[in-house]
Amino acid sequence: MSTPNVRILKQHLLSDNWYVLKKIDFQLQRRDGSWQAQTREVYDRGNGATIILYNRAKGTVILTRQFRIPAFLNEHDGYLIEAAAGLLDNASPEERIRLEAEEETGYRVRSVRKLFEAFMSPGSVTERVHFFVGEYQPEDRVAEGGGLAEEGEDIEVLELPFAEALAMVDDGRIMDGKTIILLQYLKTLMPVAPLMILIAGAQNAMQSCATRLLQAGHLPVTASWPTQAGEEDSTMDTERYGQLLLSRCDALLRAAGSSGQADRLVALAQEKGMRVYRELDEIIGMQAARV
Ligand SMILES: Nc1nc2c(ncn2[C@@H]2O[C@H](COP(=O)(O)OP(=O)(O)O[C@H]3O[C@H](CO)[C@@H](O)[C@H](O)[C@@H]3O)[C@@H](O)[C@H]2O)c(=O)[nH]1
Ligand SMILES: [Mg+2]
Repeated sequence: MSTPNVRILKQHLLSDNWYVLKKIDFQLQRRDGSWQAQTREVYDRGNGATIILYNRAKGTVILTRQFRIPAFLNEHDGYLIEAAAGLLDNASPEERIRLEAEEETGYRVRSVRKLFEAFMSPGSVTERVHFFVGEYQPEDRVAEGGGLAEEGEDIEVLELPFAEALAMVDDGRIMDGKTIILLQYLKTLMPVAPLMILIAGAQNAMQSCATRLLQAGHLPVTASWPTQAGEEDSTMDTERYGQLLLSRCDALLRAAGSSGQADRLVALAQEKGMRVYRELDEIIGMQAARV
């Protein structure tokens, strides 16, 4: 590619041990017309491709976790959560990303869609990354994934609720640029629609369900009237409290454990034609493996 306001003077090969590191002496014409000499180191590892696999019905995404020594050297434990990715090695981006997705995650996706190309570190790295999305189905998993052990890859495959992956970007558990871009893009394909879910059942079962629902992006409401230990309900009848909550919620989750109130709420919800869940896995975003 030639641009009239750049003159490449000399390219020094600094390393071609694995990929290629060069020092480039060049002149650049400034906007005022004057020419300025510059020297820059440039790392050429070829181009790459990345893909995020998602399932709209389950509200989940597939990501990987693997050790990255550069991150480790820069104040991170090194285990980065990333969308599947790989270098093209002279293959076409689509061909390469299908193979890479299967190698790393075990999913053989039927259709992939190219989004765009981006330079991820344009001041020093030549790489263009081709971004893809692909919808997966549980039955597309044809292998364990994990990468190529002989190349030193030891990749853990994660299936996460989309809402949780977004929360992980916010709190720093996901710090990889291409992955953040893809997750943001997915918001346009998979809008997070939180459900307000009333949980009724035994106290400890309600608590664990509430935590899991929150992590998946839903808003849990527990049916028990908040009282202090040993204190009697005085301001409102527990039964009435549960009924009022139910009338404001989108669905009811019958958590485990015997509870007369929970059974009565189930009957009431059914009478109203409301959705009653008996398992967390029936709820969108909940069928994912945990991190
Ligand atoms: N021996 C040796 N092996 C290397 C070296 N650098 C990379 N490799 C090996 O080369 C393989 C590259 O794996 P890919 O799956 O193709 O690439 P990646 O490392 O997962 O992803 C790359 O591309 C992504 C997308 O562009 C990038 O996001 C990511 O940072 C990375 O550069 C891995 O097995 C890796 O261990 C090296 O210096 N020495
Ligand atoms: Mg890879």
